[in-house]
Amino acid sequence: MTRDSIAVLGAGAWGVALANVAAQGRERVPLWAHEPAHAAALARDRENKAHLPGLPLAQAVAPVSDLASIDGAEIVLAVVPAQAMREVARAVRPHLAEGAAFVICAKGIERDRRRFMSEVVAEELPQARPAVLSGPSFAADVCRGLPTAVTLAAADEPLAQRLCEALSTRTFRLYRSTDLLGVELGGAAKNVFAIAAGMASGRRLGASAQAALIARSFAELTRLGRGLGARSETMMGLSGLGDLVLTCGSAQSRNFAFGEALGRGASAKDASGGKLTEGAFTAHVLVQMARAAGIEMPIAEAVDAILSARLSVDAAIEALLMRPLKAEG
Ligand SMILES: NC(=O)C1=CN([C@@H]2O[C@H](COP(=O)(O)OP(=O)(O)OC[C@H]3O[C@@H](n4cnc5c(N)ncnc54)[C@H](O)[C@@H]3O)[C@@H](O)[C@H]2O)C=CC1
Ligand SMILES: O=C(CO)COP(=O)(O)O
Repeated sequence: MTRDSIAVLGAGAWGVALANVAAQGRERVPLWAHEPAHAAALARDRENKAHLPGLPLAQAVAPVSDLASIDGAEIVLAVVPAQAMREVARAVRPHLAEGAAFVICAKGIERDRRRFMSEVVAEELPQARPAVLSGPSFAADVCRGLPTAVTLAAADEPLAQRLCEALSTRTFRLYRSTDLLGVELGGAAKNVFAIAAGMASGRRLGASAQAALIARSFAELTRLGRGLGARSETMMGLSGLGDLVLTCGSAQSRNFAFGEALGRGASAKDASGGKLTEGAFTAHVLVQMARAAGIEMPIAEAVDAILSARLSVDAAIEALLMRPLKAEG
């Protein structure tokens, strides 16, 4: 049986990890980098020295910088930063085959137009069949072949199943879902909550506070999910609770590490250390969406207020502690 052809857009840490997964059982997997120099360096070094040092590209992975290289791909994995998704989708439009699956692997919400990634893709790529891949998965773990499980959502269940089969390996397991919105919401929101968890760690608030933050973040996520029409099983699954626990509990997470640096007193400008911290772009739009839906998200609000310099970390912690006592839920 011939396997679906796969191309990957975005040659950062996650793009490389997913290209390596896709390379298993395939002869060639184009990996598109938007800068020709980056594609050339990947082809020369056979690794992404900046983001995944010491973790080689699989043999079948072919770094490219022209989008024509993805012509004819049956499955395209979109692994660029969320704020670049529209620009990339637009550029891909002439190259994407009718009916090709376009799998969103970025975790974020478009800041300027307040759109979920699936909405961006629906607007820019009418010929695509959109899907979302999200869940607890550090690129380095996946590259090392450590066991990982994520969710793959597509509105059309047979498509979701086909994508799970096309991408699963012995150590990378995919569970299917038809709740696209729920899956992308979990991935986007957990980055914001991970910043809060990192701040608590940076301020040395203790393990009890850390656990309370994760539980209350989950309450915010499920409230928003319910309000926007996501399924509760999705919130409790890999792309919701699973990714929240991973990202809020590990300094391996860039969002957590960013929050930790803020908690220790670094400025928002310096705290990321030049790394991609999707939560910093998503915090404000997430809060706007929640407000528009009449949903309270005090932890996300606090992160947004700190990032937009309306509150200090200490003032935000104080405000969270002083909230009126209420029923759990
Ligand atoms: N690193 C990880 O473990 C995971 C990352 N993700 C998500 O994957 C997405 C990408 O993250 P990473 O690969 O980790 O980031 P990264 O920082 O390692 O790489 C991002 C890549 O995007 C490229 N890029 C930047 N601006 C671009 C533009 N305008 N057009 C096209 N490409 C552009 C950069 O050159 C870089 O190669 C994010 O949304 C992230 O949340 C999801 C799961 C795991
Ligand atoms: O999405 C991730 C793990 O599931 C990666 O998290 P960070 O972007 O915070 O590193």
